[in-house]
Order: sequence, then C-alpha cells, then structure tokens
Amino acid sequence: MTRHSFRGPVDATVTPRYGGPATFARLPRLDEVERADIAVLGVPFDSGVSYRPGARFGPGHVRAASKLLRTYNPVQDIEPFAVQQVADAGDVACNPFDILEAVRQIDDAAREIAGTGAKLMTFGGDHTIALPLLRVLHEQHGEIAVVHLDAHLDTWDTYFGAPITHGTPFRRASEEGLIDKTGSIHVGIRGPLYSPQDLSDDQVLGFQVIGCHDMDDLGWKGAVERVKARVGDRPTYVSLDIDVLDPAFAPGTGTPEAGGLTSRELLNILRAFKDLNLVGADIVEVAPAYDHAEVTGIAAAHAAYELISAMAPREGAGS
Ligand SMILES: N=C(N)NCCCC(=O)O
Ligand SMILES: [Zn+2]
Ligand SMILES: [Zn+2]
Repeated sequence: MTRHSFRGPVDATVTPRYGGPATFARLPRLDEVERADIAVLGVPFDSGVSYRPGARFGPGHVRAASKLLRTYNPVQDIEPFAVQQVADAGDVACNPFDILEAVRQIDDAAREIAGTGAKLMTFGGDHTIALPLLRVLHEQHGEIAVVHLDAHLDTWDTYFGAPITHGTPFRRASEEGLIDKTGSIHVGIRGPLYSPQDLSDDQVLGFQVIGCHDMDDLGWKGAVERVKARVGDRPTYVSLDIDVLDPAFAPGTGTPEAGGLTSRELLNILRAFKDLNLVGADIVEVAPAYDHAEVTGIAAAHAAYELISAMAPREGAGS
C-alpha cells in the first residue's frame, strides 16, 4: 500500500482548527483532487419530516463539529485519510418545496459521484434521502444489505398520503427491490409504534430487528454478532439516523425517543463494521437547532470518522 500519496487534512499544528476551510475534517474539496475513494456529500433537505424540522442544517453542523478529528484512529489502527483519498463534495442543491424534484436532484448528484468509483459518505438531511441513495447503489451493486441504525423502523407506508417521507424510505426501497430482504437489519429500534402490524409489515419488507430494550443483555458485541450473521459479505449500506442515540447523547434531532444507545456503544458497533463489505453510508437527522454545545454534531462527526475508517483498505485484505 503506497502511503503519503493522498492529500489529507489541513495540518492543525500549522493552521488553527477554528479557521480555514469548512470541509469535513478539513479535507480537500472533491474538485481539488484528481479522484476520490470516498466522497463526503451533504444533502441539506428536511422537507420529509413528520415532526421537528431543521435537519437541512445538518451537513454544515457536522462539518463544523468535525474540525477536531485527528488523523490516526487508534482503535481501528488506521489512518483513514492516508490510505485512501477522502474529499468533500459539498452539498446537493435540492428543492425544499418539491420532494420528488429533490429526490431526483439527490439521485443525479449521487449517481455522478458514484460513477467515478467513489463511495459516498452522505450527511443529511432527513431520512428521506436514503431512498435515492439506495436507488443509485442498487444500479451499481444490485440488491443491497441495509444495516439501519435508528430509533424508528422507517418502514411505514404514508404520512398524510405522502409516500416519500422520512418515515417511509425503507418500505419504498423494499417495494422497489433495492434491498436484500435476507440481509437487512435495524439496530436500536425503540419507542411506541402505531400498531403491532408495524413490526409484522417490517419483517415482510425484509428486516430483522435488534431493539434497544435488548441492548443491555446483548451488549454492543452481541449486537455486532447478529449484524454480521445477517449481513455476511453482501454489499452493505449503513444508514445511521442519529436518533439511534439516546437524547442525552444526541439532543439535536427531530424525533427523539428515550432509552437509546450511548455514543460509546454506537462507535464500538461502527468500528466492527470494518469486517463488512461497505459500499456507502449516510448519517441523517442531525438538526442543530435542538443541539447543545455541538454534542450531536460531534457524535455524528465521530460516527462518520469510524465509518470512513471502516471503509478503508487494509493490509492483506486484498482491497
Ligand atoms: N426517520 C425519523 N427520524 N423519524 C421517523 C418518525 C416518523 C413518525 O413521525 O412516526
Ligand atoms: Zn429515527
Ligand atoms: Zn430514521
């Protein structure tokens, strides 16, 4: 593996962190590098929410909270920005008044970047954006195993008759044949549902569930074992709704539910995904207006750092 041939972050010992470019982790912009292995893409769209709005400001908030990230990841024992080119592709200009047009715009932007061979690490935005992202990945890889970390199932049918919302992306994705129904799983589900049928529908749509009420018995390692057993080596997409964290660890979100994961549990789970065949990831539902002291933004930035590290090529892994 050739080292030092990739352009990394601005050096924080030379240029202070609180100044300089507002890219993720102070990495170069996509147009400043020849090609990227991973493109960080912002999708400032929140017209699909059923409750508190504000996730349209998520990408900027996570980038701001990512300034303190350092270059060596000790737990995964990797320098994620030195063994692959990671670059910031900026934000998709999506129409806040027309969900279908916004979905097309996200689709176009994601297809263009994915067409260059870069994996996408996308920041939402509300969870609606997972649908166009999965459509593009399906074109590239066929059926995708989805590891969905969220308090919510997001396999509901419609809200106010609207089929494309932040509570419905995985039902639409399943109906469209985008996801591998034998390899997909939710982690962190909790809170009241509309009816018991929500769970039976969800199973038919192709998901297993690890609920938060199981987490104390299972532990993060047990959860990881179940995810790995479900997913195997299938092309896998990680969709991380920040509300999988307890509101104590992620207050800045639109539909908070009590009794969630700690950020330590989440980061440990994500680190273990280095053994999966990751083809892309998103982190959604960061709504900075409800955040305090960047708590939620920092959790999201660290989660992205672990996911980008987990996507990195490893010595002897043949990639
Ligand atoms: N995807 C997120 N964050 N929330 C979905 C909640 C949908 C509801 O209001 O029931
Ligand atoms: Zn959620
Ligand atoms: Zn969600």
